[in-house]
Amino acid sequence: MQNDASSRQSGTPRISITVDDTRKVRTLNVKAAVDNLNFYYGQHRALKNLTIPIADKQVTALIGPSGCGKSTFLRCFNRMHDLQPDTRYEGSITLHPDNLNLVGSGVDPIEVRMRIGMVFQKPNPFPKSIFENVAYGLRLRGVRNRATLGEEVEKALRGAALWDEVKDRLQDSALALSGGQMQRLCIARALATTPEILLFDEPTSALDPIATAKIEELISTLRDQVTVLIVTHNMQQAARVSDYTAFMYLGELIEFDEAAKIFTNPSKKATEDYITGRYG
Ligand SMILES: Nc1ncnc2c1ncn2[C@@H]1O[C@H](COP(=O)(O)OP(=O)(O)OP(=O)(O)O)[C@@H](O)[C@H]1O
Repeated sequence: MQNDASSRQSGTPRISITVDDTRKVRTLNVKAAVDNLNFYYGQHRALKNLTIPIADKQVTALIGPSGCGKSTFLRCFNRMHDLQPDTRYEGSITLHPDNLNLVGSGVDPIEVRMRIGMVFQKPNPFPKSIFENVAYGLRLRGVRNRATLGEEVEKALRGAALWDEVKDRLQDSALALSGGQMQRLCIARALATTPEILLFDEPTSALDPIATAKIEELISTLRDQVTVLIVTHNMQQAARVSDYTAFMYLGELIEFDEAAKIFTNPSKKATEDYITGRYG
């Protein structure tokens, strides 16, 4: 990969990536530019000089063997690591168009979490009603008007492809939903506050194949409204849902490219070995 000059005409920089000389240069609209990112748990350097453009309103998948740093990388975007003592970021993740360095020392992690949503491996709805789960973030932001809350909750539930299944029981406990429905509720909860980036950390690993297919379909449609970053161990899933894929190994970025290229003709042998199941 080679990052060329970026222009700031529209506020969102465009970066050209060239993978090899035989291929056309493609231009990405960059939502977040990761530049020389290092991350330390105490003395342990878990991420090493990562430089990756995260394309606006596209799905980027992070793949690589266990322990390579995928979750650590994802958690930098919403400053989850700040909850753990003795951790440290170096480098930058610049959020566009307003050039905010998400890992900058002067940046409030709470503000970052307002702008970058996250969906975890295991669905974790609050022990509240379906409605209140989705309304939660809106209330935190000061939305009090009942009609507005109702409209926004419906919009988020529709956006998460859950509305038709729950519209007649919005006051029921979220804990009574199936695992797949709970996960879509968590996606609705994240969408309600219109995040700029939505992070998914192995969102289907606790789900059955039917629920998994629904979430994958949903992630594919989400790119119309939000930039998506997903960690997955499932190569078929990464190939199905992502536009761009980054392969990591031992905290380093080995290869980044369009998903179609990574899964059909990767440039690095290590990538090929991993996606064909030869290790990991
Ligand atoms: N909370 C933590 N404290 C200290 N070290 C950690 C912590 N979380 C992860 N690590 C270490 O950082 C490295 C990267 O771990 P990480 O969980 O990011 O990898 P991963 O690629 O997401 O793995 P997996 O696919 O198994 O979830 C590993 O060496 C791991 O032991």
